Amino acid sequence: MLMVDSKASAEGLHTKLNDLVKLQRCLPSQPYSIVLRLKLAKTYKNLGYPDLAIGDAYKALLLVDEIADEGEYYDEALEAVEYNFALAEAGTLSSFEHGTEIAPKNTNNASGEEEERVVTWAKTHCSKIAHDLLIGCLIDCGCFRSAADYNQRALQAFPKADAFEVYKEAITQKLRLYFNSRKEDFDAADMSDYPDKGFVRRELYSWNDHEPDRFSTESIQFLNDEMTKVAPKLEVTVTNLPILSPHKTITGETPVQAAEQHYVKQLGIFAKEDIPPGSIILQEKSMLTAVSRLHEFFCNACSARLPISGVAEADIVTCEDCHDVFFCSADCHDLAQENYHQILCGIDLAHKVSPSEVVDTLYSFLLVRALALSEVRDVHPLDLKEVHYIWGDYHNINVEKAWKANPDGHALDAFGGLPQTLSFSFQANILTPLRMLEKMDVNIFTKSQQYDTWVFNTLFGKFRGTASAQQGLDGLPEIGAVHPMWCLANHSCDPNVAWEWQGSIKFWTRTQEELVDWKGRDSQLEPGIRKGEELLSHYCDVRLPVKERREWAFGALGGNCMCSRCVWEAAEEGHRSHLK
Ligand SMILES: C[S@@+](CC[C@H](N)C(=O)[O-])C[C@H]1O[C@@H](n2cnc3c(N)ncnc32)[C@H](O)[C@@H]1O
Repeated sequence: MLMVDSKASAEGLHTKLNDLVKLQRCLPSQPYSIVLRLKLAKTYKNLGYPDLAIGDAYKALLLVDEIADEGEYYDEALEAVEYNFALAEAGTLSSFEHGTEIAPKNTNNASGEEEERVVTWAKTHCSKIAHDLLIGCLIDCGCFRSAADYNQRALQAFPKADAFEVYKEAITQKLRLYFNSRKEDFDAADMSDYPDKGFVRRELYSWNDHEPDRFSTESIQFLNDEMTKVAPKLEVTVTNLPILSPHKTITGETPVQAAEQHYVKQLGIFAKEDIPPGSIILQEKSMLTAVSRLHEFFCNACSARLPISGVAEADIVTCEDCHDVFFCSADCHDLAQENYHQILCGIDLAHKVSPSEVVDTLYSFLLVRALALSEVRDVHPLDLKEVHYIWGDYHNINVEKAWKANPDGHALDAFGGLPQTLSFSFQANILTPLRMLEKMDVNIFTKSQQYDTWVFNTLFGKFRGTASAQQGLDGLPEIGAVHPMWCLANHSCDPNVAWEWQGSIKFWTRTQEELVDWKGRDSQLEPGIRKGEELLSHYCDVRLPVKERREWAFGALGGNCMCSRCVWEAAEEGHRSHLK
């Protein structure tokens, strides 16, 4: 067995992380440098972040295209590459590669012949490295359709490069296994049938200095100021929640086992005073919404279905410039114009979405809305008040301890041995956000620190644990939203509140009739919420039996639900099956 020296491993990781940060710091001064992008991609890859590497390898290819096709940023990209080319010719590119050298402004314009040599260097040498990094990392991330597509292009452009033949073989092998496991014929499959998504590390990146201390007095104060606006009788408090088992042991544990749970510090919502049953206690409207299909039937701001009861069709407002989006009220119209629509006005988001892509598209559109909010308000997306305090359900693993590397310092696998729980696709995590930013006239190179792949991934981590979705008639999600206050409510399969989402989200305390009727329930418990008690919402259909409920809520909770009802019912079921 291969022995891994964990101390040396952690030191190697530390050095690589330092190199990464140095390279990231070069971005503001060298936003158009293809070599810097390639170096970043390589460093991310070596750190077990192939997903983040894809973002920079792709940007390197975009910059090569800028040069090859004399695009909008031709002059800037050429100037940057001329400097790198000169260093490469002088054999000193490696000093740049450590990120310590900042490219000086090149004041001497290259002659026509020199320019041609530089352009050829970018189109061949740089493009080949970018393709190599991009394809390898797409394979690591399970994006086989995109990998096969780029590999076909690379084979045409670089027919003598063995690397792309090796990739072709690797992609074919993986796809054969995939199609065989589904009892389908790979040779009969079209490229459009290839799987194109996988999972990557869901992490609070060590260089992310936007994440707040959610438990600090200032954070709790801010959240409570916001909470008071939508729910004056409620407050946000630090609480302990059980760490849930990630294994799907659906039935059989006893209450004793449940008591042996370990706990983790999190936030929750509590009553500031006694609240009788049937009282509306929270009403929240969010601008962080998305519609995946049929956008004309929903309010573009709050996503209420149009027309809604109480709103005459004549009261529906449209954007006076693009006439493409509709609002349920003048209030939603004004909020949209003030917060995000001015930058999205006239941009068509809608495209045909296949059923298998609906969920990812909804998350992508939420991301696009966050990017628009960020541009209009001129704040970093991770500092938006709607997302700043949301916990992204990052793994709680100490990366330095868990990092697994070979004696030569290279990660043991593509992800350094760390778990991968964040859904990733080239389309959703890279192409859609970058293309939408371009449509918003954002320079994706000079603003790449604000709109980097790790920022998108962090936002997705936050959305995937907290966004609510509503299904259309075909059972597929149609609209999605993040309500920053509502999403602080924890789950129970015996909830004390019910909720409804029609534009605004509305919570009310359950009446006796609305309480879930289950056999183990303490008959003394009255409906309503008493001062100091926690508000408990529900993330799944609480009418279902325990096994189905746990399966439904598994993703949102990050494990098997351990609420008192689940524990009691699971023990009952275990007991019953034991007697059979
Ligand atoms: C929508 S957030 C709820 C607010 C969250 N507690 C916070 O601190 O921001 C969902 C997350 O809360 C935690 N959670 C909610 N209900 C829970 C429960 N009944 N048991 C354990 N964890 C729970 C899980 O970690 C879940 O991923």
